[in-house]
Amino acid sequence: MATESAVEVRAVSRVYGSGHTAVRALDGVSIAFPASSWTAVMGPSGSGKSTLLHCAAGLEQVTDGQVLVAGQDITRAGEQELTRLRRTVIGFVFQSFNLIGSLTAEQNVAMPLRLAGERPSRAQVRAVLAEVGLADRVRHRPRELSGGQQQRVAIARAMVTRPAVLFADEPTGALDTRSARTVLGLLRSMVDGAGQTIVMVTHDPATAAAADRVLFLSDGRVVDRLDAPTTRAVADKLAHWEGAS
Ligand SMILES: Nc1ncnc2c1ncn2[C@@H]1O[C@H](COP(=O)(O)OP(=O)(O)OP(=O)(O)O)[C@@H](O)[C@H]1O
Repeated sequence: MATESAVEVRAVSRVYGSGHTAVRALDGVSIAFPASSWTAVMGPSGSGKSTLLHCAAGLEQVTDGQVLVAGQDITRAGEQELTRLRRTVIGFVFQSFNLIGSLTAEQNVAMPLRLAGERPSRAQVRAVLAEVGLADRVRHRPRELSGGQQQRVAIARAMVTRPAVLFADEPTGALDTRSARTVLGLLRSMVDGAGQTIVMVTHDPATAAAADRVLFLSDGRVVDRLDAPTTRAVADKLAHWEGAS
């Protein structure tokens, strides 16, 4: 039986600006992200990684091509439908956390459900914070938490809606090795345990090696891929493509 793709990017191009200052950040990219898989996206600075993530997540419009999320063409979806998808099917974790400073950890985690019009119970929210190892920090505000703890709150916030697809931009970028390992373990359990799909941008070969496969971008195109990656193999490929760019 064919595995259904959680996200499919079809011949997507994204051009910024126009005329002689135009930048083709993505140049006809086609890739499918299978359900229950974890993909790392790598490549030199400016190769289009963030643009790909943003286009696949419906945060940015494509210039050409289609993006299907859970079978639905989001390039044709209206703003209302996109908002609904972002609150239900899609989750985000960014390096800068984007937590609301005046809210406690549990209030931050409850936010996506509240925005979707739900009234989550305290027990429901606390259970997710317990999953990320923060049962004893539910009432803390972001400034009272370490960087790693804040990142785990951000992950709990992304987990609370049980999104089919999680988009993560450098999710471990600001973390020490130990916190990074914890966060990668949480992401792995989302894929293996809950069947979620992760698309993650990273510059770090060890982080990419935690994924099921790695895509390499160069000049807005997918130029290579690595299945069952190891840190060493990722570092070698990266050196090759960074040298080539
Ligand atoms: N809003 C924008 N306006 C104009 N050009 C942009 C814009 N966003 C990105 N670009 C350009 O598009 C190209 C791809 O950018 P993108 O941020 O996707 O690269 P990246 O691979 O994520 O880079 P990095 O590793 O440095 O974060 C770059 O040349 C960048 O300058």
